[in-house]
Amino acid sequence: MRDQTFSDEFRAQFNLLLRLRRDVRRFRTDPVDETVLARCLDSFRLAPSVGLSEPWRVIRVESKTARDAALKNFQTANAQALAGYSGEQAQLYSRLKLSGMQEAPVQLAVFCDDTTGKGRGLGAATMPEMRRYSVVTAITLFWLALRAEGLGLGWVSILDPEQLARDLEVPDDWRLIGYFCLGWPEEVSDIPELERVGWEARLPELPIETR
Ligand SMILES: Cc1cc2c(cc1C)N(C[C@H](O)[C@H](O)[C@H](O)COP(=O)(O)O)c1[nH]c(=O)[nH]c(=O)c1N2
Repeated sequence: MRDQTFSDEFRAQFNLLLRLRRDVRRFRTDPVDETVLARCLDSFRLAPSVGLSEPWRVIRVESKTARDAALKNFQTANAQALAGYSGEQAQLYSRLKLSGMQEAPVQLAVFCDDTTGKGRGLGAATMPEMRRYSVVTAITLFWLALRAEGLGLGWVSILDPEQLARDLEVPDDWRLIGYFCLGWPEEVSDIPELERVGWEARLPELPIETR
């Protein structure tokens, strides 16, 4: 018997949510209501985590000093990344917008506490990276929760993670998982921006192998 908790209509809506979740780099500057943000952040508490370790650590990046440091970090890393391409690829790369850090009203740096005692090591003894994967699962839920509210999230990884950890003065055992820009998206699309600008395309179907 099928679980009746969710309706066909909900399933259709959920599918639409998955299709319309985008990585957003173009934000409007109007503020995000704190109640809505808090509701979305609750998805961290609902996320799966290895051994129930809940290793996510969230820093809200608000001060001008902290934001300037993060932006400078991105600009330096992005210039280095550009230098790694040549010819047409370099030209295309230089035109990409790869962060909304100059506009996004809310910005979060999310870390993993690699040494948390919570969860008592269950599931992470042979694969300690599971703690970091747990943080990624929470971010995925957060991404969907934001989108369901009409908000967008942009993941920024073009950064020197150690420099950012120093600038934000976080404990030594925290590893950066990502820097996140949040806000109201300028546009809605079912096609990734990198696909629209010709950088890369989604595969038409999931390749699955059988053993
Ligand atoms: C771990 C990780 C890290 C990054 C990203 C994603 C993920 C999962 N993405 C976004 C990425 O480009 C995007 O997800 C794909 O292009 C697919 O687009 P949609 O997310 O479907 O819109 C991303 N985008 C960007 O402009 N700058 C960045 O630094 C990053 N970093």
